[in-house]
Amino acid sequence: MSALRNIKFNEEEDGELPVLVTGEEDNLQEILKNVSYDGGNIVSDAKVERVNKQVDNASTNVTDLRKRKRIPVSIITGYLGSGKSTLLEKIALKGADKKIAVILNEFGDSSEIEKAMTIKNGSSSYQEWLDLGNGCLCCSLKNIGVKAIEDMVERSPGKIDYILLETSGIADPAPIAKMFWQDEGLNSSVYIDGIITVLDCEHILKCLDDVSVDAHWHGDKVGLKGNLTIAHFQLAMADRIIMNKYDTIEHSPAMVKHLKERVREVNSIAPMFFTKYSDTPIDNLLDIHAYDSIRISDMLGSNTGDGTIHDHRMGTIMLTFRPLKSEEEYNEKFIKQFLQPLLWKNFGAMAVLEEGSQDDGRDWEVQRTKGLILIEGENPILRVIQGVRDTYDVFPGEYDGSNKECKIVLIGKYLERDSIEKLLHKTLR
Ligand SMILES: Nc1nc2c(ncn2[C@@H]2O[C@H](COP(=O)(O)OP(=O)(O)OP(=O)(O)O)[C@@H](O)[C@H]2O)c(=O)[nH]1
Ligand SMILES: [Zn+2]
Repeated sequence: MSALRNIKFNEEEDGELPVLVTGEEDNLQEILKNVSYDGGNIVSDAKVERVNKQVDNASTNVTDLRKRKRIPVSIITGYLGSGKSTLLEKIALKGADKKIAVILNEFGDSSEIEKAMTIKNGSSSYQEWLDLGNGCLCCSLKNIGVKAIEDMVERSPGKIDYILLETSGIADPAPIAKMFWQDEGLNSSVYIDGIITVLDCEHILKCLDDVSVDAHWHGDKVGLKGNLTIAHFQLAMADRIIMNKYDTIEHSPAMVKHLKERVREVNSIAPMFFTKYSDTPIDNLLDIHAYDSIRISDMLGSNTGDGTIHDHRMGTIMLTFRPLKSEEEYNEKFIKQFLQPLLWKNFGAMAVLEEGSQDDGRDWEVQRTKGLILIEGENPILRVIQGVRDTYDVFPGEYDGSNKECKIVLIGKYLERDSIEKLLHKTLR
């Protein structure tokens, strides 16, 4: 070890210099056992030990240095409405000492609504918002995604300690993870710390059982192996599993046990944390270095070729419409004659939908709703609607005069824009 080369002999430290060994001694082995030497220098074990440590530290510093320069990315995935954004908020609030950049990759341009919801907590700890807008990062937008992330990192040298990337609820995380690893440029400035999958305890079984007979791989059309859904892929790729919405199943130990078994069928190793509103210690999630030991290619290679799973039944509809005139129009018309019939399907004025092709026997279903509803008047009111399948919540939004119209994003299966638009116009005419 070259570092030992220039070590000088020093009596206090290395002990007495043994008398010149003639080789005739009868306890020769004994003498030789107690000294170590390297290329003629005779030094004590203590010194060898110490120098080895120095050499090790020097090499870890180099790795640390390399790593220090590179920014960790946690990919947050999970099916529609599972609680990813809620988790982002919790991490941003708890990790206030970290300068966190958030990357949103939402289907349909719901990120504006997304921001309205997140900023509602006034959590200014987000340094950067980078929304990759329409479309799915795991597909054709790959290079834009890489470019946007690289620019963000370049643009704020030293200003970002951590990147959280929230994928859209119907994206397969594997190709996104691969993007970070395969792209030389990105691979130098950021590294994947781990994939965190947020699971909705209330709805996950519906997702896992909702297999589409002919979902296809993006590009070449192959039948799904083993009848998998997007939810399976999001679970399979997890390094940490957040079993969120625990409040909806905590009263049933049998359900908790059943859910654990179903999840372990798909992912038998990732640590699992039951949470309410995605609340869990930050150490469970960040700086987990899930990929330091294994090469991502081995991890991802087994999962996907170059394709990515797409469930063609899924689609996004984004409608913008005039502000509502009053509370009464909001409640009696928009909520009771548009939103509820849509989310609860067999409720209220379904006539319009039945007129159209919507009821052609296919099981259409709204799985995710996000809305920004403006009620005009003396003091305009902005309301944020958050729905997951048939449950929805309404939160107060922050009206700052920039919103001039209402916006709603619907993500789900077999949704037909015309029928839904017709229902909306009939309701608000
Ligand atoms: N009951 C209950 N509701 C929750 C919990 N966590 C989140 N929610 C609600 O579930 C809805 C969806 O939460 P989000 O954090 O927006 O989910 P998301 O995964 O970001 O949704 P997308 O990005 O659209 O896929 C919101 O109305 C949340 O308030 C929970 O633990 N229990
Ligand atoms: Zn895609």
